[in-house]
Amino acid sequence: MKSPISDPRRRTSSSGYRTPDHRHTYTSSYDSSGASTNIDKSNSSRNPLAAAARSVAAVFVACFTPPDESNSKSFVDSREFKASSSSSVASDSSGASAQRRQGSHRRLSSSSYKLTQGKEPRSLNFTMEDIFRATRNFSPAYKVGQGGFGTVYKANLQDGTVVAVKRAKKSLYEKHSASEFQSEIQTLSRVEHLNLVKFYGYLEQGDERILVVEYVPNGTLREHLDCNRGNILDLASRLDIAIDVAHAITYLHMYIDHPIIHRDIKSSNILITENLRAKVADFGFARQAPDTDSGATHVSTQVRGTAGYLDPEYLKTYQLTEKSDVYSFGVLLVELVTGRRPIEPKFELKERITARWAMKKFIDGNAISVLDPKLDHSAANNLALEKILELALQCLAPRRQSRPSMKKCAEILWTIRKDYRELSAASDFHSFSSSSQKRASIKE
Ligand SMILES: Nc1ncnc2c1ncn2[C@@H]1O[C@H](COP(=O)(O)OP(=O)(O)OP(=O)(O)O)[C@@H](O)[C@H]1O
Repeated sequence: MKSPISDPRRRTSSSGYRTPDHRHTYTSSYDSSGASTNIDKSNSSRNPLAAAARSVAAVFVACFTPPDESNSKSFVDSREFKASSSSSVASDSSGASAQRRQGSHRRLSSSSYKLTQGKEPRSLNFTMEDIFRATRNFSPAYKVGQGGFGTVYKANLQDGTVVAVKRAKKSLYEKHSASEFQSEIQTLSRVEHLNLVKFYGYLEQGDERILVVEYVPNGTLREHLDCNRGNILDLASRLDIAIDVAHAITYLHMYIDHPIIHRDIKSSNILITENLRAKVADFGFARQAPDTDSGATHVSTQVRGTAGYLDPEYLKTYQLTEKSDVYSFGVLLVELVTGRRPIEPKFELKERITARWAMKKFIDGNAISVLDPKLDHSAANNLALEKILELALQCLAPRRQSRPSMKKCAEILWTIRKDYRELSAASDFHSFSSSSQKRASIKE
């Protein structure tokens, strides 16, 4: 049977390749215009109604959260594609459009910007002096990461807030990243959600481009799956993380004015808190979703994202919709249950594209064989694995119309988690009572 997952390697001839460590270094032969349709919200950034609008948004988010909610960067061969086309909005009257319109009534109708809540820095605009002081002159001792964008430092602001300072590589900024930096600022300043990295401010001065965001202390999801952070991430935590990510993306797609498509959902962009909950980061590729109210169903734009996570339909047609994030989320689900990277070049050919390999096993009735070997085959794990792969299969549908919305994904995951908890509790009870019985019979 032909796998529904297409092979990202085959796409390389028509798109640019970039290694993850040199995210901004390559522009493909398609990148002729470099045209950008980044979100333009500059006029509304000081809107006095912002605080009220954001509070309403927070209520929506709270309503969306289920009642039982508690509250590494090393792709072996991960490469990014970058090709371009015109930045136009096209229209049709497909089912996808209708579906998005259904959701659009829940969107807020105010441009909303709010940057202060709780213990947060006073100012959106930082000075170079603030940044130097906070990072001790970009001391290597404060460095916590290095990505395609630049170097990331843990820093202390004067008011005691611990933040992450992301300093763009100068050479990259000059060449390719101007619009990416602007896009990240504009997106970050519009969003506020428990499962998104919080934006504190930025600095643009001379050739310095700096972002100040919430510091998330426990590494990336990829690092946890690789066990680079100590303990093995159990399936319960993986399910919580999947739900957190689903909430974050649902919020971006549905609960803000001018919905946003993230375009780079991947395990190294999911930051993990001390309580093993997830925060989605890195909005460098994010862009505004099509305006469904005016009948648009997709945005035609250059392809951006990371190999292995890229929606094949977007790659082929340059038509971007929220469903491209759903596809990437499907890849992430497979990654969560198998522990493998989306592309594993060292494995034999039929196992190299993880999602394709796992989906084939699932369709053949052998889902259990793809479970991350670090996890045990308990009844609860096995059942959750099957259910998660079933959802992943839907997310990875070749045609975007067949993929569920992110909201639907979250709802399905809630059910999977509920069943998982019940089955785990029942098994715990069973093993407790049988060991008690054994002890009792030994005494007799
Ligand atoms: N807000 C943050 N809090 C704590 N650590 C962070 C934060 N943001 C990034 N990091 C760390 O810095 C590393 C690099 O992050 P960055 O976002 O620059 O790049 P990336 O997303 O890993 O790579 P790319 O930009 O190529 O996708 C991350 O892998 C993570 O370990």
